Amino acid sequence: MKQDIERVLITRQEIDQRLDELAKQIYDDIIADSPSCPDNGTPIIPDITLVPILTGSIIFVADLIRRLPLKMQIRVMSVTSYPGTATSTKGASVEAALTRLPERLDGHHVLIIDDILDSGNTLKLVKEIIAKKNPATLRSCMLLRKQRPEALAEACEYIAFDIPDEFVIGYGLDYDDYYRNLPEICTLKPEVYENDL
Ligand SMILES: O=P(O)(O)OC[C@H]1O[C@H](OP(=O)(O)OP(=O)(O)O)[C@H](O)[C@@H]1O
Ligand SMILES: Nc1nc2[nH]cnc2c(=O)[nH]1
Repeated sequence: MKQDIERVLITRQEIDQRLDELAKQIYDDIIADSPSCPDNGTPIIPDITLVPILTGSIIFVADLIRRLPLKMQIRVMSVTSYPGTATSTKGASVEAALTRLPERLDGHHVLIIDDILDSGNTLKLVKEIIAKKNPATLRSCMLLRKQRPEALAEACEYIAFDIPDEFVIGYGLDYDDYYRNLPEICTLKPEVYENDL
């Protein structure tokens, strides 16, 4: 596996440090939004629902939720736009069989979690679907955002890292479903995917 890596963009240490900051920011915003108990002034935390997008978000969400000491539900969605060896979007579509969204989300504070914001198709589709379920608030949190106009144009409240417009793997991100278990975020050697283009 290591021989396929071109270079490491973000190290495990950098991810850990940034996740500490990001989780604190998310937690502080949720507390700031919460009404206070009239008796003792402590915040009354409303219903929090996290929506991780399968499969790429699995490592990120596992690390992030353990930094968020909040009562929360986790409702996964499965969306595919880069099937197999694709390195450009083929259009986002929901896999209903692997999606666990409730009928309604009235009163819930929803946070969408994904690994990368690239063309923006996935986030746009997920937001549209969740918005129809009437959540109290709807926010998004991405591990990575590519520096390209389509990604920058899609509103997203929390971004861990902005990265160059290159195909990346590791820490949940795949090429042909491989490399998700790499602990760092890396680029692939062009010869690995050149034959599939
Ligand atoms: O902004 P976009 O261009 O829509 O790209 C972002 C999406 O692409 C990847 O999903 P993919 O379809 O590869 O599925 P996976 O998570 O199962 O790898 C990634 O996990 C994001 O969900
Ligand atoms: N693995 C991977 N999936 C993506 N989906 C959208 N962009 C990317 C990317 O750069 N790498």
